[in-house]
Amino acid sequence: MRQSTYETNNDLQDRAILVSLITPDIKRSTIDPEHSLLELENLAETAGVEVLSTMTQQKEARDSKWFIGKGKVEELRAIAEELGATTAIFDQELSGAQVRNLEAALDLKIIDRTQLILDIFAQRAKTREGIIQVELAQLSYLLPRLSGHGKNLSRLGGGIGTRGPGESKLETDRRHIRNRIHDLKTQLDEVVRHRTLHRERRRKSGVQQVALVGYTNAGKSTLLRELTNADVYVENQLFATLDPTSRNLELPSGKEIVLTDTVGFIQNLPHDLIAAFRATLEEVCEADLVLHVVDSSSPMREEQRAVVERILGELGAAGKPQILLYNKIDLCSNDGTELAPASNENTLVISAFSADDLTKLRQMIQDKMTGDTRTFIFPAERGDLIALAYRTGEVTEQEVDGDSLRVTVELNKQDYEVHGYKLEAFVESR
Ligand SMILES: Nc1nc2c(ncn2[C@@H]2O[C@H](COP(=O)(O)OP(=O)(O)OP(=O)(O)O)[C@@H](O)[C@H]2O)c(=O)[nH]1
Ligand SMILES: [Mg+2]
Repeated sequence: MRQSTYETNNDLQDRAILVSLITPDIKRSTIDPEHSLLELENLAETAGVEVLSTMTQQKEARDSKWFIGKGKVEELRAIAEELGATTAIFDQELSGAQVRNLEAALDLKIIDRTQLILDIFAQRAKTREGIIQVELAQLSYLLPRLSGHGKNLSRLGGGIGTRGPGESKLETDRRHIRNRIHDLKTQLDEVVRHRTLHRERRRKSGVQQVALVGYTNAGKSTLLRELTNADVYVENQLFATLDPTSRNLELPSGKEIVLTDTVGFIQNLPHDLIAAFRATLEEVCEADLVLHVVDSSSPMREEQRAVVERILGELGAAGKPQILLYNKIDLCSNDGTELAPASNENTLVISAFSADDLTKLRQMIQDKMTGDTRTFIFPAERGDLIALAYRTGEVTEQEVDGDSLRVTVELNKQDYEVHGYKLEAFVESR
């Protein structure tokens, strides 16, 4: 109910100043702090916040009490008063004590990047699974920050940071929250069990799985829609998709595979969120092939690619066969500076809106999924080699041809390397 009030009543819209602290260790992390702040602005707007101004401070280290320097707190207060801000949003994660100190000193609502992302997820979650996962992440974030937390939690009104677990729930003690977390985990286990069963059934049916992954807003859902005519939500905003959506995709050979769209990644994705969304993200680990979608037109393109690679690694999906898709190439200028690397055997430069590019993509998926095939012709007496041929991959055809036997195998590359040389003489010449 609050959500709709929030959307229609301007009084409740957060008017925010964005704050970023740049310390040497923050500078060394994957994403350039300036890009990160632009992204924070984008996140804030996605959450429905009006951004009034941004502010950065270069400093040797974080201040344990205020996060930013005391002088900067004063400056922030003056700007907030002048502009009529209601909220300050920090690009880095704050401790519970820092939030309380800043709130008391500034009389502003204090939100950090993690809370903002959690809030967007809470706005987006629609399915039971999504809702459970988001609440779990929010409570896990909250629990260690709870002691003495007064104002922030009991605050009436709407806007970011107040959505999700209702206030009555938040005002109860830690034990209550721990019980709730336990409850949610049990519910989630049930969802995970269903999902696993469903996936096993799909796998038993022999249908191969392909997963679309990538930074948020890279164009994953657009590709799912364009490739399969799926009716999915596509929006020029961050985290448009939360729940995995799967559709059948027909390859040029006529073979059908299942293509799955997944939640987008972002730098500093809150740890609690990754933990909570593990069930959803496991779709990626189960896939036979991963399509990593990159927004070629983003100034953060390579940083975003690195963030996604790292998260894939954390999920245990780094070694999967992968196609790197430099999408939105139509938005890149031709002066060369913005151009993505050229296509090669694992990389395709595309626009999701180009029919030709989609044809190339379907072909590349097919090539990656099927691998090479070989047809062997064995004389009847070479039963030993026929058995060996069966060990080089999956036999797709077998027929008797006079005195000989023709065997067609979809090769498993490693196995072929082991046995291939003995069989080479029997490969059908074309
Ligand atoms: N010009 C252009 N725009 C694109 C292309 N692909 C996607 N877009 C646009 O990019 C925006 C984001 O697309 P989505 O498909 O929602 O992106 P996503 O990766 O699913 O994003 P999340 O679900 O938020 O993680 C939309 O406005 C799309 O229309 C492309 O090849 N060219
Ligand atoms: Mg999407």
